[in-house]
Amino acid sequence: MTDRLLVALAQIAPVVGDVAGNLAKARAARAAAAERGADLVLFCELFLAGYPPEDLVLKPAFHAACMTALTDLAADTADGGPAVLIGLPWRDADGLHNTHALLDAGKIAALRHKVDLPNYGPFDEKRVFVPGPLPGPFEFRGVRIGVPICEDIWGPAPVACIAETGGEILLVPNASPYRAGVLGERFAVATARVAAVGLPLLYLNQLGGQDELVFEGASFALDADGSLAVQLPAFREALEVVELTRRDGRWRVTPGTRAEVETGVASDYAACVLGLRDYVDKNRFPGVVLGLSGGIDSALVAAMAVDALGAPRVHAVMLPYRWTSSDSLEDAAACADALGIRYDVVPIGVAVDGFEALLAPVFAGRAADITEENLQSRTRGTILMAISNKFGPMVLTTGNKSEMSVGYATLYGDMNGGFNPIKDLYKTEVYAAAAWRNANRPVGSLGPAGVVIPERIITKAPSAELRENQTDQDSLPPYDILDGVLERLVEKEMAVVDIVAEGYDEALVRRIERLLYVAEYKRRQAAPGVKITARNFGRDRRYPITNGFRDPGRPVDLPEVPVSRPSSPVVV
Ligand SMILES: Nc1ncnc2c1ncn2[C@@H]1O[C@H](COP(=O)(O)OP(=O)(O)OC[C@H]2O[C@@H]([n+]3cccc(C(=O)O)c3)[C@H](O)[C@@H]2O)[C@@H](O)[C@H]1O
Ligand SMILES: Nc1ncnc2c1ncn2[C@@H]1O[C@H](COP(=O)(O)OP(=O)(O)OP(=O)(O)O)[C@@H](O)[C@H]1O
Ligand SMILES: NC(=O)CC[C@H](N)C(=O)O
Repeated sequence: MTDRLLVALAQIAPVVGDVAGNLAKARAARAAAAERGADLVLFCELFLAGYPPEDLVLKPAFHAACMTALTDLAADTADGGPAVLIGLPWRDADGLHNTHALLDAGKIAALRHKVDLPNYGPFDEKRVFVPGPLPGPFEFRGVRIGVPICEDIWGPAPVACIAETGGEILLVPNASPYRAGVLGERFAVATARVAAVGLPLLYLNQLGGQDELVFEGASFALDADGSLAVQLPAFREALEVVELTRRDGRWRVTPGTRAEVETGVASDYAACVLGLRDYVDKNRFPGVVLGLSGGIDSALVAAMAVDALGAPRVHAVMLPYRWTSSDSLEDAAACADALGIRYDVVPIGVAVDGFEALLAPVFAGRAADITEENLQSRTRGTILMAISNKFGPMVLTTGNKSEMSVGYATLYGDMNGGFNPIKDLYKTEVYAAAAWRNANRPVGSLGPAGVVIPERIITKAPSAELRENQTDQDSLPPYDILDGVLERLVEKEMAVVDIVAEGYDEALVRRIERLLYVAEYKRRQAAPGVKITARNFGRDRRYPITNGFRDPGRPVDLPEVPVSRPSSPVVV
């Protein structure tokens, strides 16, 4: 029996589906942990598969690959080095489990299945996994270790069961995606569990972007008294060996590293950058290309792309038409210059005028309208896709959440593209992020310090420049008002009557509600983008496209529902 245990928290990034690559990363982390004398290395939830593996886990060949990797890794542990606690899908007579396996002395020494399968927000675990029984601890080198898996600590039962059955230490593997404010939520649930059972808790989170999700790491260790003993960084890989010692029969965590973790705008910005970098790199693109208009959205996206990938992998193209102002041309060039990226100017007049000439006989007798505006946007989209096809970079889209909410974007035009780092940032948050980036160079950034988004881009009135003297506010309310209403409709699902009671104009709220519902078809065809809020367009907010509902806009009393009751008791 030992009185000292060194547990390595391997906050590293798996790639969903790349079982061989994940196995190689696990081996490298174990070797590094061995050098630092660790007894045990903890990997995050479903590490060998990557999280979330979605329906991949239902594929027998994929499951077999995970099992082979597990047995190979188990064989490694015969070398007398650290044991391994690692996640994978595991099939037994009940079905497929979300499992963590203890590998020690060359063998699979213990298994723990996840009990509480999350099925809300971006999670769909009940679709592919069956729950395990309430877990007890397993014994490792004379210590009884409990392994509740991620959602298992968000309710009291699994941890209570571990404590009642003699658990002494909680090791919690997670795949908890980023959303604003999540750090506080995680601390609250983890400290509540520690307060209830008085056991130390080591919380290990996944790192990296996976499609729309970003896992920011920010793993930590709580001592048995609930105090924060160790904090790993967010948005970066880390391998931290945490010391636990037994004193007076009780396990305590030795205070260690206390990394500073980004909050507020800094953490939203870092999530956008990590999500973009991993999407581009994991899908093996050489770089990205985007239309740089001289406006704030594309300037911010360009800055994020340079921070994520480095200037040589970012290509900006200014695509002016007759409505493009000289300010826009100057601002786009200045932004590209500040970021140090390749910048081309490709005037689109010949193409747009060509389309208009082609269509003139068909459109005869019709006045110019939004059709001609959309032709400009679609011409730009076509040119960017051509550059993507010719040289290989992926096209970035630049629509913010305010625009995506109300459908202020052109299908097959500025919506063309593969990924959108600012999809879940409202326009007011785009301004905040741009100002923040000009004053801060993010940790780990591959971009320059200093002002990268010229001040005039932030201060001028936003305009799509699709007709003479156009501004966004010709079609939309001021963004602070639009975002206020959207936050209430989208994030809080508030009733129109309650939004109006907070001082918003009823006709405006109804108009925004209508635009929001009607634009669902566009959002379903939009590029994926980084999830920042608890309610992104994608997995979190799933609305029908065909939708006849409109909020009546007045208080609704739930009607009395007549319930027929059996006249005499039912005997079963
Ligand atoms: N439910 C539904 N299911 C499937 N398709 C549906 C549909 N409802 C309409 N449609 C189709 O959608 C098409 C209309 O959509 P679309 O062609 O995109 O055009 P539309 O939404 O009418 O216009 C584009 C809007 O985006 C604004 N814009 C454009 C470019 C840039 C920016 C910017 O600031 O970044 C803003 C522009 O000012 C305008 O308000 C039509 O073909 C229609 O048939
Ligand atoms: N003149 C242009 N040159 C290059 N790209 C453009 C141009 N105009 C529009 N785009 C592309 O289409 C996107 C939508 O642009 P638009 O200017 O119409 O509205 P926006 O949402 O205000 O964006 P931004 O703030 O970047 O201007 C831009 O972000 C940009 O990627
Ligand atoms: N993978 C999971 O079980 C995640 C669910 C959890 N509540 C979280 O976001 O942290």
